[in-house]
Amino acid sequence: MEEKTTKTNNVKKYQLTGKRFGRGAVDSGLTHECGVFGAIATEWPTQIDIAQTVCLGLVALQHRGQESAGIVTSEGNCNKNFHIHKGMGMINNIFTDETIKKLKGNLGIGHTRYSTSAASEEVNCQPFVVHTIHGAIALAHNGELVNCDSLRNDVLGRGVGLSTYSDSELITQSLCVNPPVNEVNGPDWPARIRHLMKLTPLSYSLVIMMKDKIYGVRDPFGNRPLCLGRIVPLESSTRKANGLTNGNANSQEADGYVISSESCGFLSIGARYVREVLPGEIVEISRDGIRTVDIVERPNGKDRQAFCIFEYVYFARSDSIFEGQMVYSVRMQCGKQLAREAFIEADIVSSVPESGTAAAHGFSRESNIAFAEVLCKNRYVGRTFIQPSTRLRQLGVAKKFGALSENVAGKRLILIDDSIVRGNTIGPIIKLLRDAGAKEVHIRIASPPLLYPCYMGINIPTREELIGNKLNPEELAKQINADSLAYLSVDGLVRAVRTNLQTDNPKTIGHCTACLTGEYPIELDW
Ligand SMILES: O=P(O)(O)OC[C@H]1O[C@H](OP(=O)(O)OP(=O)(O)O)[C@H](O)[C@@H]1O
Ligand SMILES: NC(=O)CC[C@H](N)C(=O)O
Ligand code: SF4
Ligand SMILES: [Mg+2]
Repeated sequence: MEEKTTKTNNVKKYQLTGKRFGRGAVDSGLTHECGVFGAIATEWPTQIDIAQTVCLGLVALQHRGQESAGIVTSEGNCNKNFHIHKGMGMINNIFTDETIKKLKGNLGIGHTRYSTSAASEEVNCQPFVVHTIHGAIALAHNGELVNCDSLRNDVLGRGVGLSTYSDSELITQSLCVNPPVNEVNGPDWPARIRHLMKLTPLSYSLVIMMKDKIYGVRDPFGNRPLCLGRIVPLESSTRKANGLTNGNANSQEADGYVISSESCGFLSIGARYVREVLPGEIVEISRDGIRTVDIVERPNGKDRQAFCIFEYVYFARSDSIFEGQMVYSVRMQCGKQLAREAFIEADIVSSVPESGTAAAHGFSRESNIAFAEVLCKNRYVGRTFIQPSTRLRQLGVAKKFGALSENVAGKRLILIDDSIVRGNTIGPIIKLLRDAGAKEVHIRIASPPLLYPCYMGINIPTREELIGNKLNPEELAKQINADSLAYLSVDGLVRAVRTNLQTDNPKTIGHCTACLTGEYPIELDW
């Protein structure tokens, strides 16, 4: 596809990227995104093991990407002293005690990847590191650039060679070759970041490490999450645990600061949640603290943010906090809303573990039908699985789940899952439950049907592969042998997400629902 950015009636349209080089073969579900993490100590040399902290931070983000990972650290004094370790696979297999020991530093960033714009290969592992005349930079990215190809042509047109098809390498190089207006080639990195954000509005959450500081950047729509934390001094966290201090939540005491895609890992590394990075915000995190450098506006006068609603539905870990609310609580609200929209008489409410469970509890509370577990999940089988034949694929679900037959036999049950994508998971589960003696199985889905592709970092199958485009709820129920099937409405999902949302400016509240409605956050040229 020929890439260009067009302007009609002063509205800039972004020509979509035609080819995608990543995206492995997956048979069920949505494939995820990436996790970014950064940490910096306040006292140098630090007693905090920065590499270990980043590694634990990444382990907490493992659900966001399982293909490869990397950590880059800096001792803070010398540009040449970046220590790098990257590899393919899961974090615990890539980082051993020995590799962690070599990653000396007072600050560091890390990445765990699910590929979107370039193949799942070692060369595309992040963070990317480049050395410039203004020092080294390391960059980790969650998201996908909607106008990747036009930006690529721009960078290549300046005589810069790119070594991969990764949009994250492209961001890194684009920062290096695009000095801000009125500056020939200076070291003003915030101005370069601002400039990049004007060139590309979606989608990225970035952590960018320089010799002695880290920049956190969230795209102007806030499409992907990013938040900040404070590493609590060991003494006060121990004293608090022992009840010796009231642990003043407003205390600014910090042994360091962290930045992360999600807050779920903060407590386990001795950090406390501070706040989200705002849409369009550039934050500078140094040993002196966290400082807002700038907030870049959304293009074309758009007043609404476009935070990915599927972070709430499925991607994020339930103990993470977005927009002032815990993901688990939002999932419960979705279940409650679903009970209001699609109640049916039954003996028990249950869930497809793990991500359907919070919604099932919400459904149970709202409907006054008792919750009971009916499926036991094999924890050694991953979120998605690839099998070479249809028979093995179908058995894949059986491999992943077992039926708790004593809870199921003779019962009319309502089974909640968070989403249906290709429709491969739910049918075999119903068969499993019927084989275990279920009398009736009513499927309730805590999100609307997926109908459109995502261009912002999530691997949603093509329109033809999405079961929601092929079968209506009645037809799907018949195909999977359910007694009934109903989805949560788009309005119901949005209402559930916004029930307890906290904001200083209600006028800017907004969520991307493009894969459900076809309404993308910006004007796209197809
Ligand atoms: O309609 P399908 O294409 O089969 O996909 C839908 C399923 O995929 C996801 O689960 P997944 O197994 O990926 O992860 P989970 O164990 O975290 O729920 C999602 O929670 C649904 O259960
Ligand atoms: N899932 C993501 O956020 C991927 C980041 C980047 N587009 C890559 O492919 O590496
Ligand atoms: S299209 Fe769907 S998955 Fe993609 S960012 Fe929007 S809500 Fe999220
Ligand atoms: Mg699931």
